[in-house]
Amino acid sequence: MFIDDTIAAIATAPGEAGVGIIRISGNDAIEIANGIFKSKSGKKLKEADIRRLVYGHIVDPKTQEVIDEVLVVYMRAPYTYTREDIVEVNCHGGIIPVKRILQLILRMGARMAEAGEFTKRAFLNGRIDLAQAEAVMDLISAKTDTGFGVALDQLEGSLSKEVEGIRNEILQLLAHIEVSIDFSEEDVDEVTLDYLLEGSKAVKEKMIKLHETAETGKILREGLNTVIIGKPNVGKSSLLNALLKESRAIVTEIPGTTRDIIEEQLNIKGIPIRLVDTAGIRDTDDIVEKIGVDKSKEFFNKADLVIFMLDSSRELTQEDIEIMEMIKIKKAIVLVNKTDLPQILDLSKVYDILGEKNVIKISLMEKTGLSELEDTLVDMVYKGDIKTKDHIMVTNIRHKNALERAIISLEEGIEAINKKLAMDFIEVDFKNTWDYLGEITGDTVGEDLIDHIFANFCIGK
Ligand SMILES: Nc1nc2c(c(=O)[nH]1)N(C=O)[C@@H](CNc1ccc(C(=O)N[C@@H](CCC(=O)O)C(=O)O)cc1)CN2
Ligand SMILES: Nc1nc2c(ncn2[C@@H]2O[C@H](COP(=O)(O)OP(=O)(O)OP(=O)(O)O)[C@@H](O)[C@H]2O)c(=O)[nH]1
Ligand SMILES: [K+]
Repeated sequence: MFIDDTIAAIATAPGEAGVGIIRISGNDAIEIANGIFKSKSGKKLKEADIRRLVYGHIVDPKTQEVIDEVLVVYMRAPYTYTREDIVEVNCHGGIIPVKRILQLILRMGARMAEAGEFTKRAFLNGRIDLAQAEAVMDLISAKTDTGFGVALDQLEGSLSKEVEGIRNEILQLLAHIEVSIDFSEEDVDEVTLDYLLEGSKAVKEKMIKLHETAETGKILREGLNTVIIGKPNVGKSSLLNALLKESRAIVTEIPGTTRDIIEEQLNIKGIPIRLVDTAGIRDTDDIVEKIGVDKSKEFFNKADLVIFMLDSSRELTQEDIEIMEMIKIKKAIVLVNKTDLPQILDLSKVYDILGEKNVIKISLMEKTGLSELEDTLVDMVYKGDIKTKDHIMVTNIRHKNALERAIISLEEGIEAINKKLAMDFIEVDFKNTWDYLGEITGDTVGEDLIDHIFANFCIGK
């Protein structure tokens, strides 16, 4: 793949801001920049200016009109983000200067960058691998410090190193297999088979360990989809408000959610949580019936966690029991609220149906039990596994799927060894394992998949 055109895009978020940045990358970056930039001294950007901010103005070469007062920086290939020549124009923030400067750059011969194209070039030019490139996107969309930390470690190569380590072990086993294919006419000796078996089991262990991080990883990357459910008046809105107050970083309601369903983003001890209040479901009195039908069901089904609220100052109703039957198969926390009031609720029935689930008593009025709720959430996400704090973890579903296919192939290889099948058969399974792992780092993926991955990036990245 040979890249010969020069791309440009606005790198900063649109809107009023202190500074806006337009990035140009490619062979013509410096020529294009020199066509529109007038430094104070009148000199063109040159080698001595590399990686230094140079003061001047962007001037339309046709009309000599001054577009903005700027600082520009020239970074020379290959020591740049894309490994190509890059010029960045730092203009005043706000939509007018950035747009006009970009238009001028495009008029000078640059092409508008596609979504993620700068990072795609960094990947295609070999500065980072695919998992690292994907981590760039996760950095931008991270909602909590923990999520950001995991993505940053992934950008620095934590996952890639682990995967490459595993791949190298597979490669060693493959080398052994190939040697025995070349040298033995008859049956392979037991020593070789034992060696392969032991090696494969050890490497499979590693892969399974890595795979076990995927559930937590997905939550840190995408957030824990949580639904609060309970009869009217049990205290759902009060819970939402209490958690919002506790939450360190409150992210505003995300666009695209329907008006009648309240979705809030919370940060509970570093875990990003997407909390859906079943507000929209309570148009009718019968929550169970409502959930049976519309999009609330969708929310309910895709929830990673259900928080079921009960009012302990009232008796259990048929509706509560129906809700409990529904959440039996889900990961759920039972919140028994209003413990400050005279206790009427017969909890034994709750334990009968949901005995194995976490039951937490709280009073939102008196603000008791909230920290137990938070601790329970954290425990459920980390499953007591401190190792995930090393941040060597799988956060991306694409990586998880590839890892799963790799594990299956390896298991097939192990089975083939146990059955003492011909080495050629065993070799195929190990080769597949190696290939599937390579999909994570992008070593063994096709152009279509690469295009697809970067198409989901944002413009300017
Ligand atoms: N102005 C600006 N700020 C930015 C970026 C950018 O592109 N422009 N970045 C973009 O998202 C991030 C920084 N990431 C970067 C990653 C690599 C290189 C780079 O030039 N790497 C070279 C040389 C490294 C070195 O000097 O040692 C290399 O790896 O060869 C630059 C920025 C965040 N801040
Ligand atoms: N005594 C007491 N009252 C509470 C407690 N938590 C909530 N309430 C009260 O219970 C009432 C209902 O609380 P909400 O948070 O609106 O309940 P909800 O489940 O969202 O109600 P709907 O909007 O009808 O679904 C309010 O008057 C709250 O002040 C509690 O722990 N103790
Ligand atoms: K309410």
